Amino acid sequence: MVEPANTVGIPVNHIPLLKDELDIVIPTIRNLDFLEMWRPFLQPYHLIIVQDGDPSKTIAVPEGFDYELYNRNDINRILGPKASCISFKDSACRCFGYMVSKKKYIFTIDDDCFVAKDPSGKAVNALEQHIKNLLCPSTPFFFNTLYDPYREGADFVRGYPFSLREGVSTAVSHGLWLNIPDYDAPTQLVKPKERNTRYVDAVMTIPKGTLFPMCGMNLAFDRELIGPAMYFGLMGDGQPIGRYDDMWAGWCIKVICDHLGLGVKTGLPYIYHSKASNPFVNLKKEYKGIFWQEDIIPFFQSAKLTKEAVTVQQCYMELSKLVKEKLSPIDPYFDKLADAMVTWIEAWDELNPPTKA
Ligand SMILES: O=c1ccn([C@@H]2O[C@H](COP(=O)(O)OP(=O)(O)O[C@H]3O[C@@H](CO)[C@H](O)[C@H]3O)[C@@H](O)[C@H]2O)c(=O)[nH]1
Ligand SMILES: [Mn+2]
Repeated sequence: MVEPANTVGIPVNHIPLLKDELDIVIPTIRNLDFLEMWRPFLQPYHLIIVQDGDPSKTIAVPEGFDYELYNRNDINRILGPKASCISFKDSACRCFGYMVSKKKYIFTIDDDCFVAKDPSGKAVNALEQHIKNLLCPSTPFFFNTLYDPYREGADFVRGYPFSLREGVSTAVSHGLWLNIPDYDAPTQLVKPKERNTRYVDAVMTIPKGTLFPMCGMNLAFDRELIGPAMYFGLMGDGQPIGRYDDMWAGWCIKVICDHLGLGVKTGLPYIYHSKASNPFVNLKKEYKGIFWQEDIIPFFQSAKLTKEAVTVQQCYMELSKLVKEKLSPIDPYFDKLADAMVTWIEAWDELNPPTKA
């Protein structure tokens, strides 16, 4: 049985790494009491709260947190017609927070994710671990069997090419979850009582050429390296699919990171995921995705970007063209999604004009 950590009495972090270079993005439909538990680790940082659902509802934020909050009216006001690319009534709306941020790094977390305990019983400062992951190089070109070679007490093993030991910049840090694992609806239905109690003390680079199922509930990334590709797609209200927001983004960013020679890591940190969403509701959202992904995955596995694509935006626009060409025959949804990918980049560039050299 795993339990969340008790953070009462832990002093607020007085040396918050990257304090002025990192935003925390939270998609929410409820009051953010969960932040009370995170206060020691997160209070020094700026929050971007993306309020989904009814914009007239007031979201209560605990005292002492510095935040900006955007509801649907704000998204429509800021993006105008381009707001059509931001999902409504789905956690995918969180990507609006990535777009409006002006910081180099993003940490995004769900409001039912709490502080986990490591095997020694110590409260896990998930943000600190994500920052370590992002500031350390990745090794996508050759797998180190002793996992993260840059970690205290580890190194590259015998036979690891010295020409590759410098590693590459890390774009994404994908954290995991104790208690409620991020299972799809069929698995949730078959194993309703299964809880993840296994804390694996490892961080790994996902090898080049390998896709992975990116979960958005405990995720950090370098916004300057990969931000424009972190679009969470068209999900939720009015869409034929849900709960594939983070998966879609994960497949896109991995193809682009592989193309640009950037790293993606998974493993530590863990959070404690407290609430299982309704498996029947999830099944309704997911079922087309479960069917379509048997074609989507081979598409991403074979997606080739040209050597002319040297920026994330250029890569993403090429990917959008490939989606339109190769996935639209599956369902007209992908035609709409391909267009929304273009709208997202246009909106991103509008809000984040390239700085004058
Ligand atoms: O309509 C909505 C519903 C929820 N949210 C906010 O999004 C996150 C996640 O919500 P929740 O914890 O209820 O759902 P999960 O199934 O556990 O979510 C995970 O599964 C994937 C869904 O795509 C994703 O990887 C995780 O988010 C909470 O903060 C809700 O408040 C919302 O904004 N809009
Ligand atoms: Mn959840």
